[in-house]
Amino acid sequence: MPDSGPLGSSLPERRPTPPAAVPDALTPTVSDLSVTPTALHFLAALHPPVTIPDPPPPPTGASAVRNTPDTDTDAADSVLQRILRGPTGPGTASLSLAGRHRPPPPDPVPAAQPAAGRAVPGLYYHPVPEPDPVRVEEVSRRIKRWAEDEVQLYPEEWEGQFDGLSVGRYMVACHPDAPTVDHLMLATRLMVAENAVDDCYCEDHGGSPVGLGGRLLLAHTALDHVHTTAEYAPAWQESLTSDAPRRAYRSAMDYFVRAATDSQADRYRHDMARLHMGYLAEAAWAETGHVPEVWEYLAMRQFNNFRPCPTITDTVGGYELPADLHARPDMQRVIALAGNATTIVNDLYSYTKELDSPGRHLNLPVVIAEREQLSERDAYLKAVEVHNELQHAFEAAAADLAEACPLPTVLRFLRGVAAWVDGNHDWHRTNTYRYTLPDFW
Ligand SMILES: CC(C)=CCC/C(C)=C(\C)COP(=O)(O)OP(=O)(O)O
Ligand SMILES: [Mg+2]
Repeated sequence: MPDSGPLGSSLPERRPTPPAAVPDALTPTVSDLSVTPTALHFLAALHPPVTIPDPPPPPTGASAVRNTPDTDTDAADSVLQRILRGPTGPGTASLSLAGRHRPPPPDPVPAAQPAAGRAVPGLYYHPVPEPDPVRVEEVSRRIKRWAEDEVQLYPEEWEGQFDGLSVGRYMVACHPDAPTVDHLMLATRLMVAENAVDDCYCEDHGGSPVGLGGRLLLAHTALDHVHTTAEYAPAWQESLTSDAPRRAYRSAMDYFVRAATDSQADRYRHDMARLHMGYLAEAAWAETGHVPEVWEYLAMRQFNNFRPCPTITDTVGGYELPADLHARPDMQRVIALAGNATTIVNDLYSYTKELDSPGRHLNLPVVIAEREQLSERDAYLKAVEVHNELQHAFEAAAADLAEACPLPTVLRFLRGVAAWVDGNHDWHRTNTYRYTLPDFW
């Protein structure tokens, strides 16, 4: 077996053969695999310049750690530049893309009034434009109606926490290419349902590791239906209305299935099975008080992960990444790295919230501190570095794939995943209702 390197196999076991282009509703059919101007627009538009004023300076000793919003772009730029340059070596001069189709520089996005919230110092991330306030308001209005009237999600006293999720802002920031608010609602309902299951089954709204497997499996049947005998089917049907997490999963999935293709719905089911497996590993360790090694924690967190959210970017965008392209090992690597970077962002922003919660809540800084005998501060700073390496690896893998398979649908999907990663960071940064940074700088 060849050495797979520190971030897992960067080369697929077999060299993927780019499948024939499959047309979708929004992109033209392409009959060859040459890099198109679309590819160049993908690269140019991946992170349009956004001006966000610097946050107030940290109170003390910050000189050693700098914020790196889009300034630490050397690694990503070199990869992107490599694609723009095209092949090098004897006889390849005419293949260079940089001279032929230099993309116009994207218009700078004017900064709207920036929302409050400071980024983790030293974190490598890309700022996003302020999400469209009209869309945010409409999604927020509709999701509350759905939560209260269609699925009876929460008792009155939890309304403040529901509002504090700011899920409208979250989903508008993560899906800038959604054609309509109806499309955004597909992602928003699923996000709320996923949070309901996590809160009510796993965490602090009545959740517990004890008995979690049974609860999760039965909730999973709202996504992946039971096919059983006439005698037992009604009881299963009835069970889907019996608690808020199941009502939410069932309704959100019904809407999603109506909008998605069969393979998109199946992709989502698979990603949710992965998520539930991750919840179970976390719960098993919590039950026995086991603190995993750092690599084991990262493996668990690859499953207990935001992955099901960016992977619906095509459904929310109103197009389909065909199953064969989604299944390519290099696409799977991009998706895994994106999910891992976004999830470690959560570990960093939710660190103090989780320290304050009852019992020991595992997150990357906590596991590094315990397993590598570091102070809380040094462990946290190391976790920032782990995140940054994952984020750079995601960007490099996405750029490699864009070069290897520059089909319009692939490029749009990659752009959608990258937008989700950036929007997710922005939501964590600005959600000061849920998250507060530790006092390490
Ligand atoms: C939205 C979704 C698919 C969530 C699944 C996994 C999950 C709950 C996270 C990645 C967030 O982690 P965590 O449970 O630590 O959330 P908070 O820190 O409590 O916000
Ligand atoms: Mg967390």
